[in-house]
Amino acid sequence: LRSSRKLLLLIPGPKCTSWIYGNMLELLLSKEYGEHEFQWQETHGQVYSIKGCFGETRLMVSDPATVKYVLNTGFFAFGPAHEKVGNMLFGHGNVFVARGDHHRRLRNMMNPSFSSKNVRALLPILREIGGKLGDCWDALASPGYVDITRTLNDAALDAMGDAIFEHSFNALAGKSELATMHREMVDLVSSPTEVMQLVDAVLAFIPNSVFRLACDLPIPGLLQLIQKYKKITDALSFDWVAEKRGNDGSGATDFLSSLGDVPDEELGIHLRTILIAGQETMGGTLSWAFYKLAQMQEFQRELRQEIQHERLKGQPDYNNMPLLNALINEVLRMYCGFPLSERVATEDCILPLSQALTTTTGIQISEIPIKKGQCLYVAIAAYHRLESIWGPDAGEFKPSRWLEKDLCKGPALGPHASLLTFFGGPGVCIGWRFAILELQVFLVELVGRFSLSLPEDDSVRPRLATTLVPETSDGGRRIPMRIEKVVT
Ligand code: HEM
Repeated sequence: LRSSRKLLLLIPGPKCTSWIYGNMLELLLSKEYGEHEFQWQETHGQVYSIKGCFGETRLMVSDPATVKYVLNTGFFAFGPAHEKVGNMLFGHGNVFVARGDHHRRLRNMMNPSFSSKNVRALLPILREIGGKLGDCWDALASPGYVDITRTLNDAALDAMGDAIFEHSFNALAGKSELATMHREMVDLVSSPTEVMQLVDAVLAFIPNSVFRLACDLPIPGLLQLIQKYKKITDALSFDWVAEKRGNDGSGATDFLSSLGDVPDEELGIHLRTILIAGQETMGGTLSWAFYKLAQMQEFQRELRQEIQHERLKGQPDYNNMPLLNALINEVLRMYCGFPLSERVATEDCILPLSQALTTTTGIQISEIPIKKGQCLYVAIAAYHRLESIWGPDAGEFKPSRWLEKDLCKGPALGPHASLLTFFGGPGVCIGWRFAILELQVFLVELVGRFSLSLPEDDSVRPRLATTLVPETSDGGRRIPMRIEKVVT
């Protein structure tokens, strides 16, 4: 067991049926996210091995001690393929891909804009967007079934525009070229296919210089769309700077002034990173919250009563609404925007385990030495289904668990409710407070105004397309729902 590579081969895991794809198709392309993965975790435990493309051994990790180590030691980063795609999409120097001192410097600049005080100050803006979203639903409300996901993605974009960039995208009003491009681009980048898995595996071996040159070629399709998107967002960031310089924009919540040291030509990179990181995850999480409410009619009625009761007192005090927050926490637990996160070791290290693991040769080990370059997945969604942490009903969607006095939950790995949804450590989601406030505001606004129900033949399932997206049985990215105005 002296060689860590040999030891990895002895760590139990699911059977591999294809040398080319390893277990990647079952992990990433299953019709319903987790179909295989959650079963693997039940069979093999909190740390097990799977095969990547071309026979590579990877680790799946949901052991809290191991996860904590991966999040906090600084020995892990995105792998070369993710790094290339991140740089292609956002631009070089983005906070997602940055590491070490560069990452720390960027976060130190950006974090204050997302502090609890500054996010609270954005409440009136979020309420206004929530109101506009409600007006859109007014127009959609009908006895038939309509897709709600598009309006929620647009509202997420408008919320970020108005609150963070002080710029109206007007996506809800259907007037945003950016929203349309965003949709096209995200659809293209995140359409999961077998070929994409191979491209991902091969990408790691393409030198950065060659990849950079290729990205500038006028290749129709995705590359051209990304180039156009970059042009639009760069132009937007220049307008933004010019506008701010005209008024002395130095307010504490002003995201631009927090980037004071960043050269103007790099601002587009941060604008794109925040927009892309914040919109898809947010639109998806909102969609799942409304979907689950439409499924749980009784809970929906109770939540509406809580909202009406709170409104009698004036503006709702969102943190004092147990059903609202129980729903949000349960959605964040069961439908986390990024259900797994890939990391690669940047140096040789030893992974701690909270529970000893038995190798295929019957030897007990309490830690796993790994080599620089070893790939692993932080299995976020699977962690949220561990019975040892969340109790015997861990696999059930059950908001009421958050109302129990003795709620089962594990160590505080992430920033909110012991969940890993927003990741943790130095790379923790920058927008987590903003995300929770937006969920609270939009849910209160819309559940107060509309009742929601699903068709009898509802076939929506969670599917991985970079983020967790809803998909119907015909492959459509939508949630058909009946929206009816509530008579008060
Ligand atoms: C419910 C909604 C959201 C979820 C589930 C979510 C989840 C996450 C996760 C899991 C990560 C870490 C990804 C990784 O390193 O593998 C992350 C990072 C990030 N998120 Fe979020 N996010 C949400 C909303 C937002 C919003 C609203 C914003 C911006 C306003 C945002 C901005 C970012 C940024 C900039 C990072 C990169 C942080 C870094 O690497 O230092 N997110 N998010």
